[in-house]
Amino acid sequence: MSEKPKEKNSLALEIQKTAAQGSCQSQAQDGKSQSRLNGCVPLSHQVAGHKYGIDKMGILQHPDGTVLKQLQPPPRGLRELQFYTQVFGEDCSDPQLLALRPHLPRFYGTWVSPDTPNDLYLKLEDITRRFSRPCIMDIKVGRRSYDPLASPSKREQQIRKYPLMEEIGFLLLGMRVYHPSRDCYICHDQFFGRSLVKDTLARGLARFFHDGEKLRKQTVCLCIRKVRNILQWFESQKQLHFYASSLLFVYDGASGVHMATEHNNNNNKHHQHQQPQDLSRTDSPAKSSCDEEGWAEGLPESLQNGVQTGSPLNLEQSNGNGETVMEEEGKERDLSECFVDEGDEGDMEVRMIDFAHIFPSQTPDEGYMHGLRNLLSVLEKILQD
Ligand SMILES: Nc1ncnc2c1ncn2[C@@H]1O[C@H](COP(=O)(O)OP(=O)(O)OP(=O)(O)O)[C@@H](O)[C@H]1O
Ligand SMILES: O=P(O)(O)O[C@@H]1[C@H](O)[C@H](O)[C@@H](OP(=O)(O)O)[C@H](OP(=O)(O)O)[C@H]1O
Repeated sequence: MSEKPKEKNSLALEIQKTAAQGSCQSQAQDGKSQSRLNGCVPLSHQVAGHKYGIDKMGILQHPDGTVLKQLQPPPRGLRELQFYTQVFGEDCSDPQLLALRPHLPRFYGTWVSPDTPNDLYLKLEDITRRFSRPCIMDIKVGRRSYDPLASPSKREQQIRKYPLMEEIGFLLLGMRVYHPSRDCYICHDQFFGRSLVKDTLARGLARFFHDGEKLRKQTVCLCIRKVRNILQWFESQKQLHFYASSLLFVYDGASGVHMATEHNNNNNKHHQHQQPQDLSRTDSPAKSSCDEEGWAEGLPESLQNGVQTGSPLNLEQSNGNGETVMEEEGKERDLSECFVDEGDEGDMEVRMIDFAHIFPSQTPDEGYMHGLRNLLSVLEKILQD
């Protein structure tokens, strides 16, 4: 059975039409589409997934600061709704599900636009909301990005996208990183993620933690700590398997930087003239995302590779010593240099999102845990390099 939407979404069409009017009309059209959407706007800081104006559906931002994720066609949307309802239900007493809550965006029920009452949305906490210059990364986790009911063609499609998924257990879907010295965001899309192989994963992911001049080591440490907490939850449960689900990583790129402007990150508290450049073009790994020459100058040599040469980050042959992150799976390194104060915990968010392919089970989710352990190895490698 095909899971593809059969009809174009009307809100998406509205925005597509708006975009087609051209930039000189954009303000008036913005006003029109915003009132049509009851003040909701397409999520400005989305780094992956279905997007309004591009796909048939996408994610919106409500004026109250929550995000609205349109229910996908059955059975995906219903699965996701059921999952959130189960975990955040008032009557939920399952200790494992209660323990899962802090790792998810808070769920505020469903939302329906008065203009399109047939379209149902999940109303969710915006994980990026409290950050001034949110650096965001989406990583799909698990050895399989298709579920047990997927058709042969869906399986094939997913495997073809990233054949290394089975071995590596995760895939970078997109990121944007704030560079204070240039007051701009560097963005990488899913094609960058797909270009990464075992030997280049650490280098590729390190970009998320680099401020253009140095590695944000403390942020890497926090990230490791939070991913470990999620792994602990998975080690404690056998009732659910997660396919094609993601981890969303967010920290503040402005942290420790004097910002002359009011803190804001989204369309709703908009001070256009004060916003940094959001260079959110989709880029192949052959190009840097900042379009001006020499943007990578501040990066250490290990991070510049693959950017300056114009070649993808496929450096599999470059490491002749045979050491790969995969060999280190399972070992928990001593991160004594990785000191994280209790008070620093809030400086970063790592949350699980995208639950369209959740399945009941009676065994541990080995595929997801394999991905988390490898991800931890890569993060630890970033710290040590
Ligand atoms: N709760 C949230 N807070 C902030 N941003 C979010 C949230 N949920 C989703 N996003 C943004 O939207 C993107 C896509 O989210 P999600 O994976 O749920 O959508 P999707 O359309 O189901 O994706 P896919 O096409 O991969 O199935 C994320 O990468 C993130 O940038
Ligand atoms: O990354 P891309 O190239 O945009 O590809 C999409 C991605 O793999 C999504 O995870 C998938 O949704 P599911 O995980 O829910 O299957 C979607 O399937 P779809 O096209 O059937 O929506 C793909 O198109």
